[in-house]
Amino acid sequence: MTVACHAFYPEAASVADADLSRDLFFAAAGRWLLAQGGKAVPTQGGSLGERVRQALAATGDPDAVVVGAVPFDVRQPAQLWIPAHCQRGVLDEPTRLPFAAGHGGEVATMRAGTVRLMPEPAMFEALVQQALVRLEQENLRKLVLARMLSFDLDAPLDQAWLLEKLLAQHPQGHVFSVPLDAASGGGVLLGASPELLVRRQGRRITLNPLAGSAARQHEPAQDRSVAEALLRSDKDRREHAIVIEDIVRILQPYCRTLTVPDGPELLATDTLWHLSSVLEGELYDLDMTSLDLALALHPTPAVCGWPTAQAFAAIEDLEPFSRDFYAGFVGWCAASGDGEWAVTLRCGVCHPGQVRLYAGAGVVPGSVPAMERAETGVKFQTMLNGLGVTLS
Ligand SMILES: C=C(O[C@H]1C=CC=C(C(=O)O)[C@@H]1O)C(=O)O
Repeated sequence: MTVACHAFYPEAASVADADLSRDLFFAAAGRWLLAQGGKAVPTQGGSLGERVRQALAATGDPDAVVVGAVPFDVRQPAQLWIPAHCQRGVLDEPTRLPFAAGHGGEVATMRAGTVRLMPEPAMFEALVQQALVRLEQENLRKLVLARMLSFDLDAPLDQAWLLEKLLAQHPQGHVFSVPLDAASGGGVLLGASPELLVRRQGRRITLNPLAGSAARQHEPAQDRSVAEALLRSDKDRREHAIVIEDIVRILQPYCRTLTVPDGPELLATDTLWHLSSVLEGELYDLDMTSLDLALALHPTPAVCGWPTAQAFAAIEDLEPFSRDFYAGFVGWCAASGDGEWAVTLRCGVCHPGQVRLYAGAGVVPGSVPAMERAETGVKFQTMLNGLGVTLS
């Protein structure tokens, strides 16, 4: 069977037709993409990059696109497919919401007594302490540790409604909804990530790595002073510099030019300030697709640590759960090689009556366990705010 994917589908009815249990939605930089139907990229036979290349070539369609999500551990199966139809559009101000259909109006609430944290807060702090010891003993410069929060809902979650809220709350973010097949545990991966792993437009590439965080404050003067303290913080600047150094080392062989800012700037989400750097480059080779670049860069020290292999092994030892798609990457890549991938952060996997959220924090010498725990708590808030759920 050949699948035709059209980069733009003007005759399509509306995004209101979207079935988020089956379709992928991805919005970034003021534009959205809805991918419907299609065929999965085989999960076996050659590297992921090769399998995607072959699957795109087999369509014979120069406008074909691959969409989906790649897990943190790339040895696990990715959820990538070549959609039969793609619609694209611009997020309109002030509504910005592409889903024309109203939701049922029923908002699910959390069922009392069902909140599970893995690990529990005290245990997470103990793990950060262990990470600090490993940094010293194993000559690691950074290790990112995460935790998971799950809870039951008293009614099925309206995913379109949640997506609309995430879009409204994160106009600068990468908002996504990716259905996961049974082999990946089912459910829908939903989130609003502030971090661009890589965007490719022709030879031009753009990255926006983030590392170093501080919680936003309600009072504006206090909020500003927290942001300024973050910008000056030695611990956070070190945490950020490790990410930039490694990304530059990986990109240099592929880039004719690469512009790296002298130091980080501030980026604000609804709940956090981050240290942020925008890197721009020009590729030597147009054969290097956005997916090839994402695979070469992943996992950056923003989600794993450094040196990468040791940090990855330490995460496997210390974290009491599998990250699955959290801290992987999500987005799309066209047959031309252009595309955009966001780091899968501030996200969760939603099942009809159950939600699982993930959040992590970078540990470097000087990190304080209680502060790293608090930081992950604030990172959960992106999805909790979207869901309208308050944890007591
Ligand atoms: C690992 C996460 O955030 C990364 C991105 C921004 C700031 C981070 C930090 O300050 O630790 C993390 O590197 C997460 O949100 O789960």
